[in-house]
Amino acid sequence: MKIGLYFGSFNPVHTGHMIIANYMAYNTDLDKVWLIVSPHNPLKESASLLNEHHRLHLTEVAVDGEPKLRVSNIEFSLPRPSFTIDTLTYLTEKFPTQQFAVIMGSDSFQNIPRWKNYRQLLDNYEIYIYNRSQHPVTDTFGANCRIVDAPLLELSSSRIRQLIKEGKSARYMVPDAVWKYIQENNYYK
Ligand SMILES: Nc1ncnc2c1ncn2[C@@H]1O[C@H](COP(=O)(O)OP(=O)(O)OP(=O)(O)O)[C@@H](O)[C@H]1O
Ligand SMILES: O=C(O)c1ccc[n+]([C@@H]2O[C@H](COP(=O)([O-])O)[C@@H](O)[C@H]2O)c1
Repeated sequence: MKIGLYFGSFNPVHTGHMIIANYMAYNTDLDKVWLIVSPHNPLKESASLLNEHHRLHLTEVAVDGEPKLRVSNIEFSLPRPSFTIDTLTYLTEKFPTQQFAVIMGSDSFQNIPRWKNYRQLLDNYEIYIYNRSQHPVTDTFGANCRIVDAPLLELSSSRIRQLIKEGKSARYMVPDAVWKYIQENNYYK
């Protein structure tokens, strides 16, 4: 089975993420997509992060009932910050019969030379890149990659956090059940 891994802080997961995950699952040769909730992205500040268990739960609520999508907390038990190559190495050892690929936006991909052991990552794992506006893929760094033309929403978790902080509605920017859960628990206020 070929599994696409979609890494993120998911702080919170939003509809833009869900469109990508589902599109990749149904429009490529990937059999499944796992959303890997990263406790701490090495290139991001951790101050604004909602507790990782809450972020995990919100992401589980988002994929609920979708057979091709799964959420993983595998990085919760690995050293912090969460380096993607370490997670890939761990997963490959743990599930030797599965084939893992990485899903990422063209913005993240252009930053890949800043990632830990990025050569090892690109030499061993296929990358599924979706185009994000203003970030065309200008260099593939010798990666085994394919570019997928997925539908995009101009949304970000930071924008959603900001709206909630200002007391404004971010309804429809996240799946309905996620919005309900955020409100019930007063997250990001
Ligand atoms: N609207 C979007 N459409 C497609 N991909 C997205 C979108 N927003 C983020 N991504 C990508 O999803 C992955 C996980 O994103 P992440 O959890 O960091 O969310 P984010 O919205 O970029 O967060 P923040 O605004 O807090 O930086 C990253 O590869 C990121 O580039
Ligand atoms: O491994 C690295 O060096 C590395 C550097 C930056 C980001 N990542 C991972 O990439 C995922 C998405 O990151 P970003 O910056 O696109 O939001 C997140 O899960 C991070 O842990 C990984």
